[in-house]
Amino acid sequence: MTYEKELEIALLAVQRATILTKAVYSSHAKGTLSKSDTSPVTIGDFGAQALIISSIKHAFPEDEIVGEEDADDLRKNSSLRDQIWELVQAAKLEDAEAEEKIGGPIKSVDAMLDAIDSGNSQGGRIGRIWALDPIDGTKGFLRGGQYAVCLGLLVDGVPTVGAIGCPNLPVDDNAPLDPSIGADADDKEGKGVLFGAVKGQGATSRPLSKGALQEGKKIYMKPLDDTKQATFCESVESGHSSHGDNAAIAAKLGITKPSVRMDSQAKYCSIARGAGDLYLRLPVSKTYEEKIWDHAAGAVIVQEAGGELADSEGKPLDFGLGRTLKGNKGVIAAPKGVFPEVIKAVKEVLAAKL
Ligand SMILES: Nc1ncnc2c1ncn2[C@@H]1O[C@H](COP(=O)(O)O)[C@@H](OP(=O)(O)O)[C@H]1O
Ligand SMILES: [Mg+2]
Ligand SMILES: [Mg+2]
Ligand SMILES: [Mg+2]
Repeated sequence: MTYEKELEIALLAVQRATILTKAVYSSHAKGTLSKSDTSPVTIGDFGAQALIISSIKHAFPEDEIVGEEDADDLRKNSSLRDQIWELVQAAKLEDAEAEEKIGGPIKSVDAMLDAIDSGNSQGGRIGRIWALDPIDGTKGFLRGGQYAVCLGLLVDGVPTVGAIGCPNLPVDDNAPLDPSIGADADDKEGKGVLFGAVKGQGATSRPLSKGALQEGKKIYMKPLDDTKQATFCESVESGHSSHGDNAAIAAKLGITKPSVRMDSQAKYCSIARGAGDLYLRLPVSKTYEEKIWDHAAGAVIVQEAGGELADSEGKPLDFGLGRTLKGNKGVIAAPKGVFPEVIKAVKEVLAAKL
């Protein structure tokens, strides 16, 4: 099958990175820095980016990578760098063959910094470009909520392969999506899911393990003929997605259930396996450009599970314009059957604000 190796490497790379993020999650010292846009980044984000880029570079040395983080701060801060180096060395897959497929351990501190900085592609319309979010939902990660390790492959600007690790989601695809899920810090037994998809080949989930990949199970969005019954997912952070606009859209669709707020692309994964139905991300700011790494992997997984995505004007998402979705505003995702109705409600709510 096409992209079989890409999917396997992406899943293994994400799986190894979650060994590191889980170690950081359960420790008290998360080594948080504030970036130039005042958003947080932790030793978990840097370490996961190093491990995943080193995996991609081993298997596909010619490919470009758009990664969220860079190593500038670490080149200046040796204590943070040493902490990350220790974590990176400790994060190994328990299955030797699997670990070998993603290149084994990173060789040196310099190689680690170089790997982090290799996520500097400017993106674009042509060729193979990976979009990497080493920890999506960093604020959730720090708060003890949901977070996700996300890796997508764009081929000529089209999301084609997606892998997402969600250490704090329940393994059971049928577990009910109650509102408390966004605040559940317990990443113990029964938690941890690895989602994967290849364009045209469907989407799967499997338990996140520390060794060889477990067998994947096909996942599907819930067939929804009546939007009144829908559960919708939105960001915890009201600065990332307008809770007011999302609520107005839900009301227009006749939805009475409260929204499920959770951080990260765990929202995409949850609707893709039918635990929730709709994803609403109405823009808060007129100038913010959504980042491709926040959506690329989730987009393939949702599409392959039977969903459709667009922005708040109903335009398809364009991943070929660089590091951001600069041609789009906000993101909406829903099962194909109700998608036109959802987009109509979104447009009506936005038009009423003008
Ligand atoms: N003003 C804004 N509007 C929309 N998204 C924003 C934003 N500011 C930051 N973000 C993005 O929102 C992501 C988290 O999404 P969510 O709210 O769905 O959990 C962040 O990813 P990181 O946590 O990887 O930095 C960040 O890239
Ligand atoms: Mg993100
Ligand atoms: Mg991130
Ligand atoms: Mg970030």
